[in-house]
Amino acid sequence: MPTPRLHGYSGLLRLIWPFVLVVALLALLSMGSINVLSAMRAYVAGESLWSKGQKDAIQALGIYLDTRDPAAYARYREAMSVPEGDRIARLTLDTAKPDFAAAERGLLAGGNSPADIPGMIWLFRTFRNISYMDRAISVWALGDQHLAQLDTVARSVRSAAEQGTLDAAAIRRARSELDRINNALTPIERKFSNTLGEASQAIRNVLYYSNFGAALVLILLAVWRTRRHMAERDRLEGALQASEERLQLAVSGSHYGVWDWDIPANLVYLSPQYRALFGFPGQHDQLDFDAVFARVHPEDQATVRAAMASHFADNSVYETEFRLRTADDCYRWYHAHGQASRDGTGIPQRMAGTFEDVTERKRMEAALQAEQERALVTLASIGDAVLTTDTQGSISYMNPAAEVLLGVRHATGLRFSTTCHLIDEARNEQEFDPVGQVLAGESADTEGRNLWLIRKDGSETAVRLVAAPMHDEAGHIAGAALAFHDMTRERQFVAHLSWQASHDELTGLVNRREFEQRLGRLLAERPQRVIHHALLFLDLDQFKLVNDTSGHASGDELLRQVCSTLQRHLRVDDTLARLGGDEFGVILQGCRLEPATRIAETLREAIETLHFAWGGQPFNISVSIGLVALDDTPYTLEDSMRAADVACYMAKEKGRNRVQHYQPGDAEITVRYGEMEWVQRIHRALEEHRFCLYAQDIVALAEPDHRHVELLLRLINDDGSVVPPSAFIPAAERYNLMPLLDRWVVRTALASMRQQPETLICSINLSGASIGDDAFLEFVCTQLQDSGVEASHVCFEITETTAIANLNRATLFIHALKARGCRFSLDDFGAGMSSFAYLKHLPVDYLKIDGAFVKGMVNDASDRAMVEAINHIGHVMGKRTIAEFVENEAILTTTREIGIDYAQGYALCRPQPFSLPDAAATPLHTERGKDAVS
Ligand SMILES: Nc1nc2c(ncn2[C@@H]2O[C@H](COP(=O)(O)OP(=O)(O)OP(=O)(O)O)[C@@H](O)[C@H]2O)c(=O)[nH]1
Repeated sequence: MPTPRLHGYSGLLRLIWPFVLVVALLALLSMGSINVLSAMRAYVAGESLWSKGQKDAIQALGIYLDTRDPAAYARYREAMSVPEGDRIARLTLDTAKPDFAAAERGLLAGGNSPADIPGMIWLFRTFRNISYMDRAISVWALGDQHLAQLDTVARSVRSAAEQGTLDAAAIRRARSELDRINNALTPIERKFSNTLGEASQAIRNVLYYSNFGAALVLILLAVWRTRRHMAERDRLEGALQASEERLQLAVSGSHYGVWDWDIPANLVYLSPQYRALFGFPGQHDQLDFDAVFARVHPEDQATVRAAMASHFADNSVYETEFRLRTADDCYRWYHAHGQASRDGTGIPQRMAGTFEDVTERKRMEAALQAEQERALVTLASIGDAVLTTDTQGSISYMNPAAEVLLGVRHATGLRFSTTCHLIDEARNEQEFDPVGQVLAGESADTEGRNLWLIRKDGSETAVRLVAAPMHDEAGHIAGAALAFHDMTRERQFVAHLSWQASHDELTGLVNRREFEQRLGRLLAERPQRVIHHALLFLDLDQFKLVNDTSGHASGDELLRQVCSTLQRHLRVDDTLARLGGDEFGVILQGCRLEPATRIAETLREAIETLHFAWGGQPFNISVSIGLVALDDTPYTLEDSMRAADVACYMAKEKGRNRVQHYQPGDAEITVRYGEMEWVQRIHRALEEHRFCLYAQDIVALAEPDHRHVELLLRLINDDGSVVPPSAFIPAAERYNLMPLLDRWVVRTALASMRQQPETLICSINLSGASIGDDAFLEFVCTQLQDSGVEASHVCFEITETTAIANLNRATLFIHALKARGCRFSLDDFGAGMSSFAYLKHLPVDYLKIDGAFVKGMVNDASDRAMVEAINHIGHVMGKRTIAEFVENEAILTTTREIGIDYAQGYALCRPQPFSLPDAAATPLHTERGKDAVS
């Protein structure tokens, strides 16, 4: 990589530059020294030549003195040219602006080697004024005057010779002069030479010390640099090691693994813990890349390759997730990052990065996704509309129900407020903005709020809205969630309920409750204004017949037809209601008695002429109507209704299909009125548990130990007084309450018998209505079984007239219960016209002789004869006889005389309480079966 290389050169340069500098300086010094020494040597050589020239010149001049040989003089001149050249050169170089060519020529003339001349000039110029050089040149300059004297001697000798004036004295003087000059020059030469020697020595010393110093500097520098370098290396190695340790710690302490792929070699490094996880041996060896890649899940290999290819192609971020097979052969998820490095041509050479074990995160993501899918599927499948918005109030999600409810599709991104309007029912129809409210942080509508949703097309729907904020991880509001419940059905249901509360479902007429409310309102108006109204109570005649013959559906249809027939003949202001079953009520508002009677008659006729047929079978339909004029008589609501009911009952009694006007003074009506009052009292007494049983002994005249009682029903008044059955039984019979009372009696009697300490036979009276009822027979059997009372201790009493009136059913009833062990007693026997004729059909155990005969038999022979006959025939037929109403001793005596088996009456025993009021009875309302009289 270029950057690190540059970094390496500069580092190297930084490292060695002091050495280079010192060596360069040393080299320069050496070069300088060599040059100086070389120049010095040249000067030494020059000095030698100079000395030789001077000596040769003196010698040649001496010869010339001897020989006057011009050749010797020429040799003199030649010898003198050497010191002369040197002198010229020195003088030239000593000027401020020397003529180097002249100096060079001079030095050449001085016999110096041309190669040395530049060095000699440089030395002269450089060191001219420096100690040794200065001294040497000064010494050299001293020779000039001697040489000049020599030349003067030579010239004068030459001239004298040429003129022939050179005599011996002149020669002697010349020789003496030459000796003097020679003697004067010799020390100068020595001194010059010594000075140069000293200079060489000095330079050598300088070189020696400078080289030594440089070597020392180099060594110190090397030591210093090396120490610094080593310290730096130690520091870097320490830092690297610390960094590596940190990395290793970080890597081993995290889920991260490190990978480093040498692409050309196809080898990969994996951090140790992952090597172990994948089951690769060793700690630091590089692994075959393909062997590692083979551990990538086959389904993920293409993804990984594609991510690498993309990274190699455009250097995009390499980041991918894949599964890797671990040593224990299970796959774990990893998230990998990486970066490739390339060569100069851009070809990836190496790729390194990290990978992180994200299995847990993936598992959580999968769980979250599953959860989200579940939530989405749930949201998609629920009927309520759910939508969410972002913080700007734009819709981010809607379930299908929301799309349907709001009437918009693909509304994601739209502002919620543009999709519909919400009107608050409770707040004066104000527009309501749940999203704004939630986003503003106002309290959420978690309870729900009733609103009208108005769609863009103007249609509206009643909804209940729950709005709540959604929060992000930091707890800030991240949006709003709205859940709408379409209230249409609820509203319809509520409307229907409220309609149902006041209407009859079958006919659509108002029901009894609503009818009574309307009637109550009319009656309440009376003190202020006397307006005449009329109340009609209609009860279809023999309606049961239609039900029984053609089924309930036919009865229903008839009721509907009756309803529409009646409605046709009534005014809008009038109220027609179905009061229950086949009973209807009419309020004729502002209608006096006469027109009311006419209208009632019209209604009766309309029903009479109603041609109702079911399944091809025609029915004669008629109605009985009770009419009450609501004038100034101060009737209460209850009075009015009861009066109409009673009048209707009278109409029935008088042969049905008629209108009966209620007149308060009418005796017959007064009786009925009383009976109807009893109906209420009986119901109340049952509800308030105010019935109880008394027991009167039926004494076995021949077997005093045998105990037999008759259970008698009593009603306890509010004031605690006891009411005998004669007071309420007629009403109960007339209004079909007997089955209800009989059930109470049977249940209470059996419960009380179970609690009796002694064994006794109990006679229980049953009404004709109960005997004719299959359900009652079933009830008795269940009660017998549940009570655990011995059936042979139970004796049912039915009156002879009841039995005969419904002989077949009575016979079946008696047989069924006798088969279970019960006994039967035929009450009031003898009262019927043909009692004996029926007796053989009735498998009873006891004959209870009608009390009227018993009471009269003491004084009336026919009564006695009747009693005797019954007793006799009873015995003949294997039945036991009972005399009731044995009120005194005379009757008792006669009873004994006749041979009657049992006697019952005040002479023997008065009725005694047998059960506490309703002590053992289950609350009756749970037992009110279909026989309950409403
Ligand atoms: N189909 C049908 N029958 C009903 C409905 N409600 C009550 N009933 C029957 O209506 C009959 C009412 O009979 P009653 O009024 O007691 O007797 P009836 O046969 O009309 O005889 P009278 O009233 O004495 O002339 C009973 O059999 C009830 O079961 C109803 O909604 N639909």
